[in-house]
Amino acid sequence: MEPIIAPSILASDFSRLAEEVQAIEGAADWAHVDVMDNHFVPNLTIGLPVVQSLRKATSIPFDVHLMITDPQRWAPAYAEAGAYNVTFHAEACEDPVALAKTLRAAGSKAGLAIDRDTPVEPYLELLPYLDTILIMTIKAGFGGQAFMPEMLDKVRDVRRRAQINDLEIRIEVDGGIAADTIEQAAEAGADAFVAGTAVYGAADPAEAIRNLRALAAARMGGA
Ligand SMILES: O=C(CO)[C@@H](O)[C@H](O)COP(=O)(O)O
Repeated sequence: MEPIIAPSILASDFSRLAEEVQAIEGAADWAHVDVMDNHFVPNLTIGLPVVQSLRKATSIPFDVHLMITDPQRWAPAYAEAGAYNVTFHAEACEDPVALAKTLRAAGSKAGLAIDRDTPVEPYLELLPYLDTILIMTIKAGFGGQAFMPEMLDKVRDVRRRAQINDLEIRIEVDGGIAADTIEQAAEAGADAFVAGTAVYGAADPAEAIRNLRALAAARMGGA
């Protein structure tokens, strides 16, 4: 499996959002879109109208990460807006399987996010219903935080279960992913990598993406 590199537009210049997303087209696999509601997390970013507008400005697949309460109410609209993958938080959702089915019926992939303080074990049995599982390697809410290597045990647990049950699922890591952390995440079993600061804070975002991809690819499969 090839690595997926998904730059988080949270670290981009919001006054030039369309150009910032277009700048990673061709180099990145997905654009990671962080939706925060100042309720599930103490930060407020962008919502559905922005995603709908942005969808018209680029062809890159959108990897929408909903850090919101009540994802049952809002998530399907992101799928209908053309998101490739819609990820909602385990901590915010009463029936993840039902929402995953709804998202797939609405035309997107379905992802489940596990925040820093949430164990992954109770969710391993849900893997067959998911296309992606996003393991937070920080506490959700803000970019630019330090990577937490202790979160990689969750990645190892998911990778093990996916291998045992022969499941096709992308294991995504998010938070502090950069040239000095991506290799350990790849070795643990991650195969999709969200990087905000490391891409948009770089002088050449496309080159930063190529570097991250090469580092991850060299270590994937080593779990
Ligand atoms: O979901 C989040 C923050 O909650 C992330 O997507 C961050 O945006 C990643 O930023 P960096 O840690 O890569 O700067």
